[in-house]
Amino acid sequence: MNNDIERVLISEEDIEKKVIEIAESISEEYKGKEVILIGILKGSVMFMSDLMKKITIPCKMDFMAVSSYGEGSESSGVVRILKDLDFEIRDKHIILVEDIIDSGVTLTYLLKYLNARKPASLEIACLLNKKDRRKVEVNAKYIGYDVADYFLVGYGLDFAEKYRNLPYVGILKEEVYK
Ligand SMILES: O=P(O)(O)OC[C@H]1O[C@H](OP(=O)(O)OP(=O)(O)O)[C@H](O)[C@@H]1O
Ligand SMILES: Nc1nc2[nH]cnc2c(=O)[nH]1
Repeated sequence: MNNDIERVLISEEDIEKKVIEIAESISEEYKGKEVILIGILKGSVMFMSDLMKKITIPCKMDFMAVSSYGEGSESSGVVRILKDLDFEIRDKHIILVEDIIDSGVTLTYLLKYLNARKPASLEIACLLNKKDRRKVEVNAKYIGYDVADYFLVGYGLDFAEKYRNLPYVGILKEEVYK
C-alpha cells in the first residue's frame, strides 16, 4: 500500500495533535452541554473515533450514510440518504463529523436536512478542507487542515475502498488512479 503513495501529506503524529486540539476546543466550548457527534460514513470513521476519545464532556455518537446521485469525481448536487439517524436531535447540540469537504454539496444538503429537525445547534468538524474546490459555501466551525487539490487517501479516505486504513493522509500516485 505504501508503495502507491507519492508522499505523506499529514503524518500520523500531526493528525493526532490536531485531533487533540479540536477535541479540546469542543470540550471547552460545549462545557455543561451534551453533544451528539454525527459521523458521515464511511470516510469519517477514523477521525470520529479518535476525536470522540479525546472529548472530555458527555458525548453520544450516531452515523449517517449518504451518496451523491451520479458517481464519479464531480458531485452532482443531489444527495441520497442511505442511512438516517437513530437519535432524535430536536433541541440537541449536534456536530457533524467529516473527513473532507470538497465541493461542499454533501454538507450543504445535510445541514438543511438536519436543521429542519430543529436541533439546539448544528456545527461541522472536518479534518481536511479543499476550499479551492468549493461549489457551495459551507461554514465549518472546526477545520483540521486546508489542503490543495491532490487526490488524498488514508485515515478514512479511500480510492475504490482501499487505503482507508493508512494511519496518515497521503497523496496517491497518479498512475494508481488514472
Ligand atoms: O464536499 P463534497 O464534494 O460533497 O464531498 C465530500 C464528501 O465526499 C466524501 O465521501 P464519499 O462520497 O467519497 O464517501 P466515503 O466517505 O464513503 O468514502 C467525503 O467523506 C464527504 O462525505
Ligand atoms: N479519497 C478521497 N476522497 C475525496 N473526496 C474529495 N476529495 C477527495 C480526496 O482527495 N480523496
